[in-house]
Amino acid sequence: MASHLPRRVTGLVAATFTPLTEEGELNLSVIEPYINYLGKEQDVRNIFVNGTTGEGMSFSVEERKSLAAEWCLRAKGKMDYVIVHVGCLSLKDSMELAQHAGKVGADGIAVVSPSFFKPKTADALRLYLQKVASAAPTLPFYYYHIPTLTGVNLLASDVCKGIKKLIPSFSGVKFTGTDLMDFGLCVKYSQAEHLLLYGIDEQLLTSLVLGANGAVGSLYNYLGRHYNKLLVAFAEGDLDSARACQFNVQVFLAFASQYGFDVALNKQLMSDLSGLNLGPPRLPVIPCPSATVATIAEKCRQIFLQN
Ligand SMILES: CC(=O)N[C@@H]([C@@H](O)[C@H](O)[C@H](O)CO)[C@@H](O)CC(=O)C(=O)O
Repeated sequence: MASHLPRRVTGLVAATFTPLTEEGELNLSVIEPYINYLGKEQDVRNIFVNGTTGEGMSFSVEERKSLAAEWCLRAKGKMDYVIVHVGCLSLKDSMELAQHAGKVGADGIAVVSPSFFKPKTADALRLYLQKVASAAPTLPFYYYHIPTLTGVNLLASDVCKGIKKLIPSFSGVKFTGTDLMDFGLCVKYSQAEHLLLYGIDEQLLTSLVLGANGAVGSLYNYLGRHYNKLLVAFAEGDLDSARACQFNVQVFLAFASQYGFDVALNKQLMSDLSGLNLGPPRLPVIPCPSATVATIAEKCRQIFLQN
């Protein structure tokens, strides 16, 4: 039987922001220029949509479908890989979104654990993930581990145990956690069968040492070129340069954190730095004062335009 291996995503994956109008409605017209910006200005060719950065959980199923369809349509021929996040509190909603993602041409889907009624065991979470994956059985499936936001503190390495038998389309983990022992075990047990995409941008270098295959994050929206230098330096064994790149991000985030760096500030920063009008965040997230955004954007330019 001819084997049909799905394409693999590697390198940087921008976790996209969701463009909104000033009234808080979807602004789909920004998606095409956004994709052009990522490719041309940041040299980033993979996207992760409707995730944390994209405030996916704050949108209705219909809105998420419109977003997924538009991102996939506009990404055609311009992006190498589109992962659509389809996690919801309702299993049925997630299944509907998974099926829809397949229809509109996503390259993969990712799912967070439900976070109101939480799975108590890795078994329970695996069964949940299996159900969602079964709605789009041919689409590469990624488990999205983000314990600080879901409050689900199951080890990703436990969730991944035996998962391929349950979910034949299982392709990897998007690991947004600081437990590097858990991350290391995910890498070890995957035996290079599935991918480990790391999600804490300020610690990317550490994850590369442990074997990360790629990175999904918000900072790759506006610091893609900088992070590409880090990836190249690491691949060439130039650890001094790779560290210098990572330290610059840490200095920048330490500065931004004093002002309460969150998805609102991050989104507004992206608008300032890219010239795209991404609009406000959706409630309950509150916009950040524009003077604060300008201060942080200025710091960002100072650090990264000089290095
Ligand atoms: C909690 C959170 O938003 N984490 C971001 C990071 O990119 C984060 O913004 C960055 O590391 C700065 O702290 C990503 O992991 C989230 C992400 O990939 C997503 O949008 O789903």
